[in-house]
Amino acid sequence: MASMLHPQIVHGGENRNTARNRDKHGDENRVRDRDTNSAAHVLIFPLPYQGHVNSMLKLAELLSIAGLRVTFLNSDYNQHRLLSHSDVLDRFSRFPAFQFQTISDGIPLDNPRSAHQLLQLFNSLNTTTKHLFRDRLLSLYPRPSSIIVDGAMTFAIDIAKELGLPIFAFRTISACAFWAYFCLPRLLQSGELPFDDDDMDKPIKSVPGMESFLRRRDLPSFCRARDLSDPILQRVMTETLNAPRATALILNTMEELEGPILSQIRSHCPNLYTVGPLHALLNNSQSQNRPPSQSGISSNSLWAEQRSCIKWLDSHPTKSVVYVSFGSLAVVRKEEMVEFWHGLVKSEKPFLWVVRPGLVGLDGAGAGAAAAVEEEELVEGTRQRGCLVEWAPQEEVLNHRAVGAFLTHSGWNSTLEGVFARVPMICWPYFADQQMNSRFVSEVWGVGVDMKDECERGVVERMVREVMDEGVRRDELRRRADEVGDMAATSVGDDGSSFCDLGRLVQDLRHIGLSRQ
Ligand SMILES: O=c1ccn([C@@H]2O[C@H](COP(=O)(O)OP(=O)(O)O[C@H]3O[C@H](CO)[C@@H](O)[C@H](O)[C@H]3O)[C@@H](O)[C@H]2O)c(=O)[nH]1
Ligand SMILES: C[C@H]1CC[C@@H]2C(C(=O)O)=CO[C@@H](O)[C@@H]21
Repeated sequence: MASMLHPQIVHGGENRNTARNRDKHGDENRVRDRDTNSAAHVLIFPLPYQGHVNSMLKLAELLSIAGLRVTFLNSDYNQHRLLSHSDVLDRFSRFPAFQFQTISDGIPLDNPRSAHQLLQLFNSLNTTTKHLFRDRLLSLYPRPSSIIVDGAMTFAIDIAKELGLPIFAFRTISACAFWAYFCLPRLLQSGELPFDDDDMDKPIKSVPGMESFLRRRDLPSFCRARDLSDPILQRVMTETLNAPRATALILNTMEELEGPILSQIRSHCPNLYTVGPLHALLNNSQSQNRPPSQSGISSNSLWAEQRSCIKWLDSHPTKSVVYVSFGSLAVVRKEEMVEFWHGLVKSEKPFLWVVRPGLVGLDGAGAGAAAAVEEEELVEGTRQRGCLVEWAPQEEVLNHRAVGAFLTHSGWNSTLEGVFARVPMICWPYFADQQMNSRFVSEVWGVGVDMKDECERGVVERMVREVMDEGVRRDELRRRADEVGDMAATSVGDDGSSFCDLGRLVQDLRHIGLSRQ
C-alpha cells in the first residue's frame, strides 16, 4: 500500500511525487478506476478572497473525495493564513493526489486587502498574477487536464485556450447576481443605467425574470456609479460577459432556489453546473465516515475562530440569540457600528457579534474598537446579553439550536449557510452582489427581511424584533425558512439536483482527463 503522502505546499516548484496506488488485493477493476481518476488533474484557482477560497476549496475537497487529482492554487498571502487558522493540511492529508500551490497576488503583504483595495487587487491580478499563472501552468507536473478558475478572473480563459486546456468558470456569487451583471449592457441600452436621480425605489425592467420586483437599490452596488467608466463596474461587467467563453460555468446554487434565473443564464451559458450549497454537499459526503464527536465541518477560515462563542451559545435558550456577521470584506464606519450596537442592545435579545479585524474604519481594530465605545448603556447591555468575537465558526454557529436570527451582509456563502440552517435573516447588504441577495432573501424566497441602506438604531431594533418577537410574522418567517431549508436538503441529498450535477461535473472532468492521456 503506497504511503499516504502529505500534500506539500509548493511555491513555484513541483510535487513530483506521483505515488501510484496499487490495489493491495490486485483488483484490476479498482486499479483501473484509480487510473481513470488519476488521469484527471484539475487545477482550481480562486479569487484571493475568503468568500471565494471558502467555496472553491470545498469543491476541491469534494473532487478529491471523488478520487480526482487536484491542485489548489492559493495566493501566498491567503495560504499562510489558511494554514495558520484551519486544519486544512490535516484534512487533505488523506488525498495523496492533492497538493497546494501558491502564487503571488502582487500586493504588498501589509496591505489589508479589504473592499477598499479591490481595484488595486484586480489590477495586480490582471498584470502580475496573470503572467505568473501562465508560467505555472507550463511548469506543473503532471500537467493539468482542466482548470476551474474563479469567474472573476477570466484572464485565465485566454491562457487556457492558448494551451489547449478546457477551462471551467466558477462564479462564487448567486445566479441572480450573476444574471444582473450579465444584463448590464441591456440596462445601459435601455437607459436604466446610470441612475438619473436619487430615487432608489424606481423599478428596473431590463433584467428578464426580475421585472416584477427589482428596484434600483437591489442592483449590485457597483451599478450606483454615476460614471459608467467606473473601473470596478467595467471590470465586473467584463468578467461576467466573458463567462460564455469558458468550457462551462459552475455556480454554487441549486435549481430549487434560483431555477427561473438559471434558465435565463442557460440561454447564454448552456454548459452550466449547479452544485450548491457546496458546504452542505461536503458535509453530507463526509457524514458517512466521521466519528460523531467531530462536527465534521470543514473550516477554511483565514482568521482564528474563537470557539468560546459555542460554549456561550450553549448557555442560551433555543432560538433566543441574534447572530451578527458582515463577512470578510465589509468596512463599516464607527457611527454605523454604534447604531447597530444600540439597536441590538435595545432589542433586548442576546447577540453574538463578529467584529472582524478591519471591520470598523480603516484602523483595522477588531473587537477592541467595540470596547472603545464608552456609552454606559452599550457597555452594560453587552455585558448582560452580548458576546463579541473577532471570527466565529460560522457554519457551526448557524446550526446551533440557540440561534434564532442571522443579521448578515448577505454575502452569498453566508446566505446559503443561513438558508441551509433554516435561520431567518436580517439583511444589511454592504456592496457588490449583496444587494441582489438581500432582495431575493426577503421578496422572492421570504426567508428574511431587508434593511438595505438603513442601519439607524430604531430600524435595527425593529427588524430584530420583527424576526425574533413571538407572533404571526416570526412564525411565518420560520415556516418559510424550514420550507426553503428542506428544499436545499433535498437538492444535496441522493438524487437531488445539486448532488447529480456534482456527479456530472466529476464524470466530465474524468472524461476530459482520459481523453487527454
Ligand atoms: O466569523 C465568521 C464570519 C464569516 N465566516 C465565513 O466566511 C465566509 C464569508 O463569505 P460570504 O458570506 O460570501 O461573505 P464575504 O466574505 O463578504 O464574500 C465575498 O465573496 C462572496 C462570494 O463571491 C460574495 O457573495 C460577497 O459579496 C463578497 O463580499 C462564509 O462562508 C462564512 O461562513 C466565518 O467562518 N466566520
Ligand atoms: C469584491 C467583489 C468584486 C468581484 C467579486 C464578486 C463577484 O462578483 O464575483 C463578488 O464579491 C466579491 O467577492 C468580489
